[in-house]
Amino acid sequence: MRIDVVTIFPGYLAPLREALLGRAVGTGLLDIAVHDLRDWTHDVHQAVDDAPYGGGPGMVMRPHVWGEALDDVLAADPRPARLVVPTPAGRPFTQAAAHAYAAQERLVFACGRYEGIDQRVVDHYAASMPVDEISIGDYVLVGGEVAVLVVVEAVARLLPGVLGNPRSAAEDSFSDGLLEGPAYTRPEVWRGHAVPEVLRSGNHGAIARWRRDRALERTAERRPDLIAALPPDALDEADRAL
Ligand SMILES: Nc1cc(-c2ccc3ccn(Cc4ccc(CN5CCCCC5)cc4)c3c2)n[nH]1
Repeated sequence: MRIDVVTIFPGYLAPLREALLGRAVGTGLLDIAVHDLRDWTHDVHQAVDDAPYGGGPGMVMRPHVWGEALDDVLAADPRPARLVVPTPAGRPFTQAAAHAYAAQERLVFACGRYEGIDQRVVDHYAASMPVDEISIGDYVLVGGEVAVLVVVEAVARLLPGVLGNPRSAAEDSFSDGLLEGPAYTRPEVWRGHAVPEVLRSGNHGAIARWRRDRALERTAERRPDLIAALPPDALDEADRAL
């Protein structure tokens, strides 16, 4: 998969070169290119923003610099791409979206700053390619870069060969619609807190049941919306008895 990121703060994307993702880039599983939007400005001030039409707070990123940058970035590789534009007003990014993105040959991320990017940029490219405006949560960041780090990590870990343990992604939270329950490792007792007995019993049926129960309890407590969204046949009798 090829990933391009266009931003006025390329340094913000440095973590993509670290650890898990750094290895994926090094082994050729992932090809990441970060571009400085200001490379496509022509004025001495390298201006990328201007006051919003209709008034309102802050500044908006001008369309012409974005158009020149995205035209060049898109033309640099023949693979079909999906343009992803983080914004507080975007569609929520979910694990399902991460799986969909992991199937893409190429993702191009446009990182806005200020109060966002002139809407005509999204509208222009949406006429010739898939464009997603996405939110990573109901809080307001200062720009799109952190959202790109989140999305790239969530997508890259789903790519075969990127994670050391492929089972981990398959058994993710949300993979069965529930939050995962508590996890434990050695020592057996830590500061007076013992590991739940069942996990050391070797009784795999009882362990599976216990884990399911803890996941259901935690999900009901922290994310009742996920319980409500479960398909009717998702909960068996033992679940309902909980
Ligand atoms: N999930 C999530 C993604 C982002 C995100 C992503 C990309 C950018 C680019 C710029 N910002 C900052 C920002 C600040 C405030 C607003 C709202 N403002 C209200 C008044 C009228 C104009 C718009 C919009 C953008 C971004 C923020 N935050 N949270």
